[in-house]
Amino acid sequence: MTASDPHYSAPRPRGSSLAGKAYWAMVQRVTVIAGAIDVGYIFLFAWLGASTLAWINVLSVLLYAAAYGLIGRKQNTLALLLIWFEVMAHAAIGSLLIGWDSGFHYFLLLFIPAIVVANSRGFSAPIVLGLLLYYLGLKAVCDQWGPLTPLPGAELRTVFWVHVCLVFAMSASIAAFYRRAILSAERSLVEQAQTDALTGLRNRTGFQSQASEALARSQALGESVAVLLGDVDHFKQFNDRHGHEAGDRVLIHVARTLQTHARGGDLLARWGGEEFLLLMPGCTQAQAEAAAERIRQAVVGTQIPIDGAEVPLSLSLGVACLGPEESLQSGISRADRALYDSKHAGRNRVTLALPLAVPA
Ligand SMILES: Nc1nc2c(ncn2[C@@H]2O[C@H](COP(=O)(O)OP(=O)(O)OP(=O)(O)O)[C@@H](O)[C@H]2O)c(=O)[nH]1
Repeated sequence: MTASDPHYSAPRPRGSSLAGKAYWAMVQRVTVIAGAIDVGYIFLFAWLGASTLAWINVLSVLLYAAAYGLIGRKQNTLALLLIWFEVMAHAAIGSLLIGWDSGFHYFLLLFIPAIVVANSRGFSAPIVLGLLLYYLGLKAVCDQWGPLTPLPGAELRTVFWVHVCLVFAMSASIAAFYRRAILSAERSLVEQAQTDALTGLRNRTGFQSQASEALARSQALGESVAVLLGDVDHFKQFNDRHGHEAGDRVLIHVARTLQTHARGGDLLARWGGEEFLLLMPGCTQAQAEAAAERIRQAVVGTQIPIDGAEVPLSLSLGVACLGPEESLQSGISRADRALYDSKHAGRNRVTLALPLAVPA
C-alpha cells in the first residue's frame, strides 16, 4: 500500500447524518404502527356502530400508507405534513362526533416531545403554542356543538380506555427513541473526543482512558509491558518542501504501518504531531525491540510518491520495558529519552531505554 492509496483518506466525522436517518426510519415505523392501529379502529368502530368513524379510519390508513411511501421516496417534509394533518383532523373529527370524553384529543399531546426534540430550526415554542391554541379551540368547539353522534356510556368508556392505553404506550416509545438517540450521540461524541481525526488512531485522551487499565491488568498477571515511541524524521522539512497535505499523507501512512505491526492487545495512539505511541502488554524488551526494528524497516522501505517523485521517509524509535511497578508515565518518559537518543545518534534507528534506576 502506498501513501497515494485511496484508503489513505482521513476518517469522516460521524454522527449527524445517522441521527437524521434514524429519525426518519422511526417516523416511517410510526406510519406502519399508526396505520395498523387505525385498521384495529375500523373494526372497533364498526362493532360499536360508529360507522362514520370507521370510514374516517379507512381514510387514515390510506394517509399513513401515503406517508410511508413518501418517506421511502425521501419526501420527508410532505410525509410529516400528512401525518400532522391526519392526527389533527382525526382528533378534531373524533372529538366532535363522539365527544371530548372519548380522549381523541390526547393524541395531539404526542406531538409536544417530537416538536421540541426534533425541531432544529428553533421554531419549537411557536409551534407548541399553536398546538395549544388548536387544543383549547377544539375543546371550546366540542363544548359548544359536540357530540354530534354520541355513543352510549359503556361504549364511550371503552374508546376512552383504548385511547389512554395507546397514548401511554406511544409516549413511552417516543421517550425510548429519544433516549436511544441521546445515548448513541453520547457514544459518538466520546469516540470522537478520543480519536485523532487525521489518522483515525486514538489520541492522547483515548490512549490514557484505556492504557492504565491494560497496564494494571498485565502488571497484576506479572507480564512484562513495553512502550514504543516513534517520531517521523525531519518532518518539518518534509512539510516545508512538499506542503502540509503531503505531510498529512505521511502521517496517515505511518499510522497504517504501525497498525499493521501492532498485535491484538496492543494500544496504539497518535501521541503528538508526528509522534506515535504503542503500548505492548505481555511483550518482553527483546520482542519490543524486534517489533520496533520491523516498524522502522517498514517505514524506511516506503517511497511516498509526492509530485511525481518518490520521497524517502524514516522513523526514529525509543523502546522501554516497564518495571514490575513502574508507572506508565515513567515508562513513556524513558522511551522518550531513548527516542531523543535515536534522533541525536543520526535518526532512522531504534534505541533501548536505560533500565529504570533502582532507588538506593
Ligand atoms: N502535515 C502535518 N504536519 C504536522 C502535523 N502536526 C504537526 N506537524 C508538523 O510537524 C513538524 C514537527 O517538526 P519538529 O518537531 O521540528 O520535528 P522534525 O522536523 O521531524 O525533526 P526531528 O523530529 O528532529 O527529526 C512541525 O512542522 C509541525 O508543524 C499534522 O497534523 N500534519
